[in-house]
Amino acid sequence: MTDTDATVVVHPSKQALADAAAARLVVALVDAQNTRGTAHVSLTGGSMGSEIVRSLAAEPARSAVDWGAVHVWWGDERYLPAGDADRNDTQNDDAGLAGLGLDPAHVHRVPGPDATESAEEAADSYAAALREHGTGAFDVMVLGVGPDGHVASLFPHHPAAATTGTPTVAVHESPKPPPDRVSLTRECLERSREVWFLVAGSDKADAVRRGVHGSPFAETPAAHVHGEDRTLWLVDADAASDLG
Ligand SMILES: O=C1O[C@H](COP(=O)(O)O)[C@@H](O)[C@H](O)[C@H]1O
Repeated sequence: MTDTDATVVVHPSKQALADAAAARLVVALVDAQNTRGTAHVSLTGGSMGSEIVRSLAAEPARSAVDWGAVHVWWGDERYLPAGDADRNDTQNDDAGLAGLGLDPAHVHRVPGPDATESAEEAADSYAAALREHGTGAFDVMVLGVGPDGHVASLFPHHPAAATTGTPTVAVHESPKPPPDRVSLTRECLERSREVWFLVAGSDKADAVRRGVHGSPFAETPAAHVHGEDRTLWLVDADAASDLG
């Protein structure tokens, strides 16, 4: 059993999923700005992370958002130098983030080894940036899920995944390269009004089943991250194929 109800929305294809999630994000950002003046969204890396940004950059309704008043964060980052092609933010930039009209001062990147001595220092620096903005006023937390059930850089059976009492954690010996990373902790991921898991592909079907129907935290961290108001699993038909 999951400890909080989640809603599953199945889309016919990966492209349909990315397009629908981008349209959903536009509405969420407009609603947040209408209520609070600003909007905070946390993006993700991996296979779907750039797909939603690519769809967002092509979404006609994007002009309804005041992009200068949107704050962008990342749920995790690979500890690599700024501009490295394997960084999540670089991949999002290349997918069209840079063309949305964001204020660069509102794009909160995790520093890499070109700016810090260690992943620990990068995690502390990112935590300080989060604290400046109230740590946990995310309107939408966009997350991918690995085939192993990892979310952000919280990997199954990895000691860093269980970190509490701090918004960020340095991750070493990640089972997925690169080995050094910085992640939001579970408690910080959950300081989000809405958590959206974006998952496509049959290789993720088992992880989606465990995430939606329940699995111990140590085995499937993604099953234990929930939004304060809503948790959505936005998946394609292949990723939904084990849901029954
Ligand atoms: O390494 C990462 O992996 C996950 C999932 O990526 P995927 O390619 O299996 O979809 C991603 O959400 C995370 O941000 C990233 O650092």
